Amino acid sequence: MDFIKEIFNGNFMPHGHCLLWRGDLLFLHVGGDLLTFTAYMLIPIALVKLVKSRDDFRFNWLFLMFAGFIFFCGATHLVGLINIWNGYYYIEGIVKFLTGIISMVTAVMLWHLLPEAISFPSRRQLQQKITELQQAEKQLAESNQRLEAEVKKRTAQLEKIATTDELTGLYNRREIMRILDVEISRVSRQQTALSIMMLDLDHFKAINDQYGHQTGDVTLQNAAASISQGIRKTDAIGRIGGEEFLIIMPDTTIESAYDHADRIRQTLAVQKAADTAEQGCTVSIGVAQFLQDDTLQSFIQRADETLYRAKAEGRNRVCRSLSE
Ligand SMILES: Nc1nc2c(ncn2[C@@H]2O[C@H](COP(=O)(O)OP(=O)(O)OP(=O)(O)O)[C@@H](O)[C@H]2O)c(=O)[nH]1
Repeated sequence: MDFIKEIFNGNFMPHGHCLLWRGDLLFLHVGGDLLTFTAYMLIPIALVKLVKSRDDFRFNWLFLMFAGFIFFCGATHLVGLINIWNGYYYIEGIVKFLTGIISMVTAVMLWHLLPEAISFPSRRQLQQKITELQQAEKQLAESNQRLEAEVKKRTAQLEKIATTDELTGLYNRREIMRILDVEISRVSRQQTALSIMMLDLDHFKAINDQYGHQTGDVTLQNAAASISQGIRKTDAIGRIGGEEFLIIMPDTTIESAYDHADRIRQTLAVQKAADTAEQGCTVSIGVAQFLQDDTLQSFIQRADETLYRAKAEGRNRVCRSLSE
């Protein structure tokens, strides 16, 4: 108890006596201590607020130690202020001692931490890293774009290869049949006319036999080009067999399909007559219009039968299906 009493014994000679109670000295000491105390109380509050709002900071504990250290420094100034009038030198000593301990611990921790803190990348280094990463990201985006364009180009090439007949550049059998299937669905819904031509070169085997396979290929290509030039943009043409072609004519009745077919036949016949290299060929054509009960197979079959009738009737002619 005596010890506690002694601690709170304020009867030592107050500091005011050392200052001879002079107003100017009192003003400097009291004013300086008051200002320092106020500042030393505000700094820990700011540090605690900072630590609370930024839990991503590393070394938060160090900020808290600084806060404690500055708080105790403030406390020594407060006691020093009181001791101008009352000599609480035990309390001042205890507060100074505690300040010394926490200052020492903070200093030791700070030195311990120094190598790790120094090894942190500087703001400039971080900025440089960010710039490098941004450049790498840009390059990646550019090469991605190039890759996408290449994939699109290749996909288009593959699609073309998958749907095109290599020799003539027309649609291949699978693609022209797919188109016909689509047109049949459309015509069934819209109740419009749809006609097809089945077209076969006459005595084509003889050209192969007489002039060779290569000449036969050229004949096929020439015929394909002539037929393609004779059709409308909305029509579709494909090679469905060796020297056999299918032309799809949407919104076309059998009458106009027949006229159309005959114009193609005449063009090829005229070309053959004028041909000196023996690469021309006449053509037989079967024309059919889609009927309500038709399926893709029955439609094709009717056109095919009509074509064979044209062949049987002497070739170089157009026949129309008898079902319409
Ligand atoms: N050069 C060439 N010939 C082909 C090609 N595809 C099929 N052929 C040939 O075309 C010929 C077709 O002969 P056929 O079916 O007897 O027909 P065709 O001689 O035209 O007689 P018709 O149709 O009755 O007038 C065969 O000799 C096949 O080898 C090809 O891509 N190139």
